[in-house]
Amino acid sequence: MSVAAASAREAALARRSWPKVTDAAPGDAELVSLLDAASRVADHASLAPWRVIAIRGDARARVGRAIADAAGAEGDAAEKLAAKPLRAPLLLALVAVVREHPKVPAWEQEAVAAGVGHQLSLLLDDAGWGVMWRTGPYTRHPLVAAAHGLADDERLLGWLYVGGRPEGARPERRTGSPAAGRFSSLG
Ligand SMILES: Cc1cc2nc3c(=O)[nH]c(=O)nc-3n(C[C@H](O)[C@H](O)[C@H](O)COP(=O)(O)O)c2cc1C
Repeated sequence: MSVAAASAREAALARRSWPKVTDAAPGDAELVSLLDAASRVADHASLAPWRVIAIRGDARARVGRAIADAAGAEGDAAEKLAAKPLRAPLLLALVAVVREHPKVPAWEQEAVAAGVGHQLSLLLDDAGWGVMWRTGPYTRHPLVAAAHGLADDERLLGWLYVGGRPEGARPERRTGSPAAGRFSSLG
């Protein structure tokens, strides 16, 4: 086993989601650098069928308003939904860019985009940031797509909520070995 493979395993085993984060956030240059690494996932026909949109500051409130409108919420319920993107200083919208292709169906392109999302989440965690991938029943609503400026062939896969790790708060880690019950061999 190479040194690199061992460190990838350790990073994967150590990763966990951080539901609560501080106001610290990575800058665009760090994000692009991590994305360069994340984008090395397997990619049928090298379509790079994805993009990522950084959402900071007031842009988070615009997305929150679109979420509340998409849900058709009013009053307190609308305020609660609209505040969801404010839980982290940075949201990374993960977008699958799905094009017609003779050999690569839509599901394969979404699988590549999701792979980039998981790799990016792992790399951010490994770099010391707090990350949590979130979605909601409104994730694919046209109003939410419009708030992100998505084209017709673009599909939102949710958001990586990213921020600093609060002092002394260490989220629970999943225990046990789910793999043991999900692995088999064709006889
Ligand atoms: C596509 C996707 C969407 C998710 N959406 C949510 C969500 O909306 N709310 C939530 O609490 N967890 C959501 N999760 C799960 C969390 O990101 C996280 O994996 C889970 O809380 C378990 O924590 P762990 O990653 O530390 O094991 C989602 C995960 C994925 C991959």
